[in-house]
Amino acid sequence: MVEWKNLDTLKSYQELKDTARVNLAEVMSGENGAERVKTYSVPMAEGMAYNYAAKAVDDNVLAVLAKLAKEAQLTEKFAALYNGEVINTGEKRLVLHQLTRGQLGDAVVADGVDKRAFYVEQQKKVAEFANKVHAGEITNAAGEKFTTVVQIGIGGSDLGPRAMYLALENWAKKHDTFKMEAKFISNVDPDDAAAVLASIDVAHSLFVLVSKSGTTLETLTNESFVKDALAKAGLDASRHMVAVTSETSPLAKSDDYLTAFFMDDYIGGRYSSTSAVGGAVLSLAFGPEVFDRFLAGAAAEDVLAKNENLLENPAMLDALIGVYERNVLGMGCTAVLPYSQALSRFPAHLQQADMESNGKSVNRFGEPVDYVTGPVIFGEPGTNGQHSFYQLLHQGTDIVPLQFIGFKNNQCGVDVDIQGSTSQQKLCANVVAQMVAFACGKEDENRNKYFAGGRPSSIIVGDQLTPETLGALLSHFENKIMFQGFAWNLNSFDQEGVQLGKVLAKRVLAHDTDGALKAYSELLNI
Ligand SMILES: O=P(O)(O)OC[C@H]1O[C@H](O)[C@H](O)[C@@H](O)[C@@H]1O
Repeated sequence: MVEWKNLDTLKSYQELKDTARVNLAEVMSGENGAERVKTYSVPMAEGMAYNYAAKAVDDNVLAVLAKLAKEAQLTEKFAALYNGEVINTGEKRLVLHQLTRGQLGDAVVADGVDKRAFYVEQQKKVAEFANKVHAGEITNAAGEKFTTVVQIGIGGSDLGPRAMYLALENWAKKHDTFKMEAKFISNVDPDDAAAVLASIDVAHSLFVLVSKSGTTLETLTNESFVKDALAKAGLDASRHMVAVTSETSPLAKSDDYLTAFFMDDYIGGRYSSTSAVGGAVLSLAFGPEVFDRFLAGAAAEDVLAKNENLLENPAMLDALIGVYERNVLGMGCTAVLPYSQALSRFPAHLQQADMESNGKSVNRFGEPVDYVTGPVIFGEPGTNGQHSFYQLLHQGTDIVPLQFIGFKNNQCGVDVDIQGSTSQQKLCANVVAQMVAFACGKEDENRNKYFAGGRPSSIIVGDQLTPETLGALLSHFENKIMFQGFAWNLNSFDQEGVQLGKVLAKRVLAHDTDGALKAYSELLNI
């Protein structure tokens, strides 16, 4: 039996607070620093590694973190989750996204069905559909092939799939598996849908309407927007649309769609990239085999998260170093900095995944907690970020832990040698330089040019961003967030904090307002 306890009731947490602080600038200089870079590294799946040499930890801190992992029963809690316990207490739901890519434990039977079998069946349905579209067996009314896929969805029904699509677009083109261009409509701002519609040939476009609940205002509004455009073009919308939703949603079993693919309430929107939510658009864009490879990478990384040895479990280690930085060192943000243009939307995806999961002030029993929880997440690909907000990261008054991601090779295989180095080498040189600059800083008599150092970072390194490494990367962060939620004793799988705004927006639209709501409505001419 697992016991759900607040972080501040754990003995090891008190011990962690009393552990001597590490002087990062000092430990990262000279040969000691070189040794740390070689040894403070955990293998991840698909040949990647999580390197934490430039984190403000030493063997002492790590030993106490290992005690914390045990005392907080992180491994047991993960097992409870994948064996089908009701982990999402707020909504009384199981949490089964790992099951979309593998079976980590017991068979999970819910609502009378084996859930792994259900997710695999939906993946097969998606694969068959995508293959038929690519083969020209499913076409528009004129019998012509679809060339473009447009996903309509928001939040978890947009960010993950969009980030994954962008991550693999160039890889697929290089490997001749690029089947259809994908576009995404998410914002209820009419300019979003209008711009996408203006950029495509609607007659040859297939729209994937994605909404788990089937009730999201933005998504249903954009569906109508698109249907209107199809009607104006003289096209039958039902021949151009498929739905991805839960079986209990109003969109299931509607004649408005060519077909529907299902996920269910046990997969949170922000954890749905490996379900049909990501499966439909990614299989249509790149082929089902590429989606399978992405799932295989995620499955392999999930297996590593089961390891109870903290120093062999990259997601758990990353999570607990994050808890140490947040709760003991008092750092309130984390920057996600991929040195990979293909990961340009990955930080945006992690923003939802992390902040919607762990941005909570009450524990899983609804009681206020007396410690800080989820950090603010932001990020941009390097090197662009260097020319933007790194000033504050290097010399600002807040210390922001940094999560770098880097690959030895680029995806397109095109590069030039200019002034003795390739662009890829320049990219990698920059991430190396940044990590050492942040950790070690630089002395200078001129305070304006002085760098204090002591700014912690970690890096996930891989050979190349491929479907497998992308899947492993996604799983790493999902599991990191899960372990942090366990440590903070939160329910990471509901999102009540998004409700109030939705309710008030409905009142504004119904002109049921007073006070500030009314005044702001007038200000914006509603
Ligand atoms: O997929 P849907 O039901 O349309 O939900 C889309 C999104 O909207 C909600 O407000 C939540 O904040 C997100 O977690 C969710 O991913």
